Amino acid sequence: MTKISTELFEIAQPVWNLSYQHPFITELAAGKLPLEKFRYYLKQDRYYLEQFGDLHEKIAQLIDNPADKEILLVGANDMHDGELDIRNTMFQEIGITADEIKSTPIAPTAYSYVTHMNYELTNGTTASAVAALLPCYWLYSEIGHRLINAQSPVPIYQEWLDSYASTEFDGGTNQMVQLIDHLSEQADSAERAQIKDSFLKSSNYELNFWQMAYTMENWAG
Ligand SMILES: Cc1ncc(C[n+]2csc(CCO)c2C)c(N)n1
Repeated sequence: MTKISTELFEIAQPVWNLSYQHPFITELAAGKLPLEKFRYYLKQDRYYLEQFGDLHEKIAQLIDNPADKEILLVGANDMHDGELDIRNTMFQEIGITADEIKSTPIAPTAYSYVTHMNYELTNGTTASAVAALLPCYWLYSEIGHRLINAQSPVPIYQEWLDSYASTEFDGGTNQMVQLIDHLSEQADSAERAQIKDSFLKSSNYELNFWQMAYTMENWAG
């Protein structure tokens, strides 16, 4: 049977292409993205990253195989020491304070994306829960590679781009890809469909996340 990661990569291409072309990304690379949209993104992303790290730990508890479990636990750790550390530096650079983070409501799309990941954790299978996490790694890795020579004229935008084009980051993505293949080895066709659905939903939420930041989305009331 075809590896599930091969199928996931294929089915995601149309929606991933929309992310590559999204004005949030193209303007960020060109240095034309208004800083207030980037600030908005960072604040919403902080909430997402915290939840994302916790989800690794919760999914790890469902896994018996020590090597597979370890991938998720290392992922959770790297997130806390890596991604969130970089963010703390960025917050200082552009003056996002702890108070500002605390008083920022979670926007609808960030909320829906995290809700989807939690839904897969409680109602799906271990593999479909991991599939919900995977586009985060894989799409950002693809974006990083596409923009490796971009050299955004805005230093903080370049800093953001650099963090996703590193070989270290590729290692984490590859591990997660291997994990989903391993967890899906015994999956029947119904479970494979569920995994694809979970992965595609997260891929759509990744696209919506750029749009959320670009339009500075808010609740109506
Ligand atoms: C909405 C959203 N999606 C993906 C990432 C990227 N990302 C977040 S955690 C992680 C794993 C390794 O650090 C990666 C790649 C993001 N920042 N925000």
